[in-house]
Amino acid sequence: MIVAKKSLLEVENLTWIKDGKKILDIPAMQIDQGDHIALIGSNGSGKSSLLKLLSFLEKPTTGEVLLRSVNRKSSMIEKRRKIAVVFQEPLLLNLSVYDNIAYGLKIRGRKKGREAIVEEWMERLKIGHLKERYPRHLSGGEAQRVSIARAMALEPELLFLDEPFSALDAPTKNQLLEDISLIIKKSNMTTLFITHDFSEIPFLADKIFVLADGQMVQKGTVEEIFYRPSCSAVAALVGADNEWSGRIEKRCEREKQILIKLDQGIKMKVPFTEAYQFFAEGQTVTVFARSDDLSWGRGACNNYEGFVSKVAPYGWHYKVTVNCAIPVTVVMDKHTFLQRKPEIGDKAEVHILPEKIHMIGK
Ligand SMILES: Nc1ncnc2c1ncn2[C@@H]1O[C@H](COP(=O)(O)OP(=O)(O)OP(=O)(O)O)[C@@H](O)[C@H]1O
Repeated sequence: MIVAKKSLLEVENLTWIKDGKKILDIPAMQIDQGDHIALIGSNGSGKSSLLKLLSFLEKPTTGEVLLRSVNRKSSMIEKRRKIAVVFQEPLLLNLSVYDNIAYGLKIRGRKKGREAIVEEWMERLKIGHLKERYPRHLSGGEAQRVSIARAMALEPELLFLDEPFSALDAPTKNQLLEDISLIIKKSNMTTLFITHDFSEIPFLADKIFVLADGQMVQKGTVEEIFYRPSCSAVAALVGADNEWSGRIEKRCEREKQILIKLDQGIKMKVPFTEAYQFFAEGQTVTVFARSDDLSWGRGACNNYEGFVSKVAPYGWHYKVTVNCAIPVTVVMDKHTFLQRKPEIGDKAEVHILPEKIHMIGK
């Protein structure tokens, strides 16, 4: 039985205009009880602005943000009390760790059990030993733990986190991610967090919202966003960096295969899945493939020969572009790279597994 989730927050026809520029334009959006959402988008796409509007720190120019637990006419302050926000830089008061965590509860008039709540959250965030310390004597990671404990102690209906880990070193960040992930899963807290580091997403989210130029361009599971992007903006953001255009030459239901002819005359085979049942022969399409899903050498089909036109480091790996009438970019792990040592001008062959190709209608 599918149980409908309870909606906590809804957006209706929201726009936010600043200095004559439309920063946000979101006709509809919904956050349900128990959702764990990652909000992603390129720099300046409007993520932090949206967070300010969703947490009632800013008012929309038109439209509304509706919190289901309060009256539509309630004051901004009343609405804000249902929400807690953690920012990139921990905003701590010049008080002890204990008092920083207790402060929000005091402001919200929570007297009963306050001490126990503060102790509980210090323990959960593993900062009990820092109880008497002042913020100036905390490391960045410790300060962010205090800031998260303070937000969580409020037991908000919604917890928003705006790039909370971006200033932390890798081991500190990973430990904090593991700890918060466990807390969130146990508590069934509803969360939305902004990140540019996609490796954080599996810890904290099972759903992704993508913003581009102030518009919500795609919402979906991690699998959908990363492997079935809805447009070029999402594809480029999530690493589906091979993009070609073409048209469907043949649709063969019996062989469960679609044959695409790219604009440059190159052919490509794609499995005929349910997602493509309404695609017709002759239809123009955009085809995407992640460079980390392509392979060097020859495969069973979709083999392309050409000359290496670009070699660039890519984290611990390398990105190699082979010009095969279409540019094809492949991520090579260091081991393969050192074995093959591709150089500009070298002859090369790459292949794409048909099931790794994603296409959208134009
Ligand atoms: N108060 C404001 N007045 C005018 N323009 C603003 C204001 N706040 C944000 N903007 C503009 O809105 C756009 C979106 O900014 P925002 O900070 O929301 O993007 P972002 O997606 O969070 O970016 P980043 O990933 O770089 O943090 C930017 O062009 C920014 O200059």
